[in-house]
Amino acid sequence: MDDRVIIRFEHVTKRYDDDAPVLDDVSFEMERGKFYTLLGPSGCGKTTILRLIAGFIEPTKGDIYFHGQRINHVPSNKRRVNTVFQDYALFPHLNVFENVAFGLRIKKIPEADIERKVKEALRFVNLEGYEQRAIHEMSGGQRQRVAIARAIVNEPDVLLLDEPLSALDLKLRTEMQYELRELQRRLGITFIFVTHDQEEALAMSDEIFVLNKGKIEQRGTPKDIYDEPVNRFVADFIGESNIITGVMMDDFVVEFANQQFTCVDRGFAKNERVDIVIRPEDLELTTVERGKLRVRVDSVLFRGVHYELCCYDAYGNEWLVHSTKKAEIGEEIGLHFEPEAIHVMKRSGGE
Ligand SMILES: Nc1ncnc2c1ncn2[C@@H]1O[C@H](COP(=O)(O)OP(=O)(O)OP(=O)(O)O)[C@@H](O)[C@H]1O
Repeated sequence: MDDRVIIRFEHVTKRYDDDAPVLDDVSFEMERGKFYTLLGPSGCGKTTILRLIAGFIEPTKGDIYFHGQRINHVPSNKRRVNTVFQDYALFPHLNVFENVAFGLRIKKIPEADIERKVKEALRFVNLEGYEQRAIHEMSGGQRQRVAIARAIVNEPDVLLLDEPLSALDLKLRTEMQYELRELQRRLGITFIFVTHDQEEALAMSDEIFVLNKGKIEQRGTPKDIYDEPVNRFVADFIGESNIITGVMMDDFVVEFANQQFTCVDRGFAKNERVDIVIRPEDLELTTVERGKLRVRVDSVLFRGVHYELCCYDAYGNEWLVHSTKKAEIGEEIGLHFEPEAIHVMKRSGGE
């Protein structure tokens, strides 16, 4: 058994009622000391995975292992796991110190150790000197840090974070993304972070699990998932993409928009229908003569670093283009792209 593995799910299914399973035969391993993100639309089962790991619920079928030990029935207070909740769940009547000390007092840890551990946890989240503050005197970002300090004071092996940044405004959210990532590196423990924000997932994670309807569609590094999505769902969920249908003519030749293009993909059946992804930033705006595709500009938005052009080809396919060059609405332009920009995927759902 690989001793880097800290959590293992084996064929885990979770049903809340008699309805369809919320998690459907899910198996995976997670390693110690890594930052994982569970990403997916609302209701796909992200929080359910966290609650299973925390021990708030038990699987309907399958097994969960922690450091190689089966923990299906181990109560949550016996697991070396702590959770930071979306609403922080701080005690408003206790000051910062007492909020962080709460769990230690319940465990009847000696007072001198409590003092030391709380101070250390607060130092980790840059809140030294805030011990006596009331919770209502703390900003959103500071409350977030108190919640994290309260979780790490127990020295867990795994920290679960359920959409912890969703209540913060954009600027603070970005700051906290850096802070959390840095904190994870310094602590060296496993973080499992839940979000439905793909940019957040790409920015923070060692590995992302993309979930859909109780299944893992794909797991991989942010770069893998962005560059090599396995299907339309993942491509659509991660970043903005142009996704259209095509036909694989041969190894390295794909047809879409009524033309054949050289690509770098192979291993598909001849005449297999496929989905194609081309990222908007991989499309280069040029003249009709020099372009590989001819399109008409339908709308143009200025996005600060680039223009976002929405264009259509003669077959009704929509092409989103990010370009530093501008074009006029109604103008006919050419789009150029390299063979590497075309990413060919199996069609999902047996269509
Ligand atoms: N206690 C419960 N009883 C019955 N159904 C539940 C319960 N908790 C969650 N569900 C259902 O299970 C499904 C998955 O829920 P879960 O909270 O895991 O999703 P999620 O991916 O975290 O979603 P969100 O991003 O909205 O938090 C949802 O359809 C939800 O309604």
